Amino acid sequence: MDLKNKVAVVTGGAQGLGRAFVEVLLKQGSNVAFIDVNEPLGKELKATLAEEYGPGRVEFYAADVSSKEEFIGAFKKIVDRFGHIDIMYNNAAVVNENDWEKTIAINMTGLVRGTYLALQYMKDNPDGKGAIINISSTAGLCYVPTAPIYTATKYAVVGFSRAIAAVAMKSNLGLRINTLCPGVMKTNLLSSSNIEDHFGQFSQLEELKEMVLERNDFVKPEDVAMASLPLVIDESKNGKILKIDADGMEFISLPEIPAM
Ligand SMILES: NC(=O)C1=CN([C@@H]2O[C@H](COP(=O)(O)OP(=O)(O)OC[C@H]3O[C@@H](n4cnc5c(N)ncnc54)[C@H](O)[C@@H]3O)[C@@H](O)[C@H]2O)C=CC1
Ligand SMILES: CCCCC/C=C\C=C\C(=O)C/C=C\C/C=C\CCCC(=O)O
Repeated sequence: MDLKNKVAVVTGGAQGLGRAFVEVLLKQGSNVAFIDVNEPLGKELKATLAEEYGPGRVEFYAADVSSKEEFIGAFKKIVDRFGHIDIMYNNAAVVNENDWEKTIAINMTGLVRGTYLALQYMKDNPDGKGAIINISSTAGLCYVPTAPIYTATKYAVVGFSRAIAAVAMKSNLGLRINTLCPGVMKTNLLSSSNIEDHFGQFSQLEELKEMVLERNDFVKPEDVAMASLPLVIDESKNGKILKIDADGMEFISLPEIPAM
């Protein structure tokens, strides 16, 4: 898929990795609609990017992906504005072990809804194409010892994305779903969250976070965003899991059901 003049949607696009996706897609010639619950930051970024890339190429929509009404409403506005959707990055997530139901609602339910909404609109695309990138983490292949719920949601992203990719292929939908598993990045998610909210009943293990920070084996959001592009462009890629961390990039193989 050529990225020029395509329409891309990014959730959690106001900062961190989401912002890097927004910027890399704009640089490649796509038009981008980003959704975020942080309205002031979203508006500020939209103004900055509209100045750099042109006012018609980027839009911001304030919405909480854990709210069915808000997420559907944002999608409708995006399709009204751009006509259709070619690319979807389901990126918004939080680490909150205290309010763990909210973590599941954002990281899992929000990602499932984002995937289903994108499929619903993409299946009517005249070129019959569409690419969805679901953001998991190396925590969705290993684990974050202090964050079992966050870890569970990131495993869920891997399993859901593999299964839905198989369904899309078997239904000859022409739509592709791949998973990206980044390693640790120095973003708001890692650095600035309230420690008790972040780790809930495991907050006494704060030193583990310090150990991760001291290891200094971070990957940059811009590099992760660049690395994600082949999953969109290369039409042979469906149901893949791409890990990118400080050691480099690797497609991960997980067991398959033999008869499938
Ligand atoms: N930072 C890290 O070390 C890693 C992050 N990831 C994943 O990368 C993705 C992005 O994370 P970061 O950029 O690090 O986080 P971040 O905290 O810097 O940015 C996340 C963005 O999502 C938005 N957001 C949060 N809840 C939302 C909701 N309910 N509705 C709409 N927007 C919402 C936030 O306002 C924020 O702008 C997440 O899926 C995360 O799990 C994966 C591996 C490592
Ligand atoms: C141990 C606490 C680290 C802080 C975790 C907070 C957010 C992490 C978000 C991620 O998606 C992290 C990605 C990868 C795993 C992080 C740490 C693993 C630590 C164990 C190890 O060394 O492998």
